[in-house]
Amino acid sequence: MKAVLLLEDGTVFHGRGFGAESYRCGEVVFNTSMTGYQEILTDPSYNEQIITMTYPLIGNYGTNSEDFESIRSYASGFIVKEACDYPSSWRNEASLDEWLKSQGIVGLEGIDTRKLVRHIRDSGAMRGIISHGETDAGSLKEKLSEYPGLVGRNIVNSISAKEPYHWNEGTHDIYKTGRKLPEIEYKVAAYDFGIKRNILRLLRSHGFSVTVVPADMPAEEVMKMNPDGVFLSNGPGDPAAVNCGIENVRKMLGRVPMFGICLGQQILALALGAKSFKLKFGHRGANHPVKNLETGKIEITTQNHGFCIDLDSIGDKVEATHINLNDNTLAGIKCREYPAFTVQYHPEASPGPHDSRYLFEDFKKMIRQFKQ
Ligand SMILES: NC(=O)CC[C@H](N)C(=O)O
Repeated sequence: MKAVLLLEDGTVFHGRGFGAESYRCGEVVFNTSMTGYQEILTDPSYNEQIITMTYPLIGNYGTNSEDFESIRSYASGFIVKEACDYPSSWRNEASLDEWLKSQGIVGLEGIDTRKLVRHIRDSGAMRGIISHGETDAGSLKEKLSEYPGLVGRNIVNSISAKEPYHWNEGTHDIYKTGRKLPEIEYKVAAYDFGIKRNILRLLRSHGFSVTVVPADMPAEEVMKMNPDGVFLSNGPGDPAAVNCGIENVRKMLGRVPMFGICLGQQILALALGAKSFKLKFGHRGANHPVKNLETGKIEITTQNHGFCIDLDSIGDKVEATHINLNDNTLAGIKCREYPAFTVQYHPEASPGPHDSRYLFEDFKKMIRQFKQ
């Protein structure tokens, strides 16, 4: 059946529909990963975003019930050049098309994805509507005009855990070797702003006992749990709109070691008085180079963000520890006065390289030092 993508500037892409027969509005973004589509689709940071994959063939190893980064997909749509109908993998349980249907996500294939990506790169990120079934431009335009976009809106609280819960799984053991989890060394409370499961798996696999807490849990309640460290998660939307998260982090500065990823970095920096801004078209993929300014080493990283912290707005409260080599934006910071550090990229990968996993060890070292 026909499907269409209509952008807010009036550009239209006609193609074939797959996945759910429906329509949804969102911000149109692109991801340069060659694989890992199921993890990307279930990363809650893509809430209200229509994801375009730059790699031309997607779906070739199917989907399964293990590679979920959260309970379900929060994406608004999925666009590929060609969706593979005959997946081949011993782990495959459902084709991409079947899986998208089960998740209620609209797919669009057979469009010139290079043209779309170049358009977004030139003109900047924009709102769009993806529709599988109805393709009448007039009615889609009207629906899109009602969509407010991401800026200034908190879209974290609606997808965060409602109650605290305990997490006790380590990283994937896909060959079922019965690998043992390490002994618990420290207890962390992990704020769920839209947390990816591989962060939880890696925390547990590094010897942390993990309690996930709702995005709006007051700082005092978290401190009462007496954690050895607090983790600030990734998450969707405009960081400047996550007011209670920013407020809570401000209250915990200096009282407990903190480590944050992506939205977690933005929230920490905002709590310190910095300013965030929207990138022209964001960074999304599993092949983005970052320089560690402390060691001089280059890490190939997974990224997924549309906002960034303005380095000049932080003053001397923090030190820049990492820099993005594609556009020299801020990729990591460390507080000078408090035990807290964050990165703008994704050391948990899933999908992506493992170059930056040392940051989970660094979190442990920071806690150890704080206790001495
Ligand atoms: N992955 C994330 O945590 C994304 C953070 C934020 N929503 C951004 O787009 O910049």
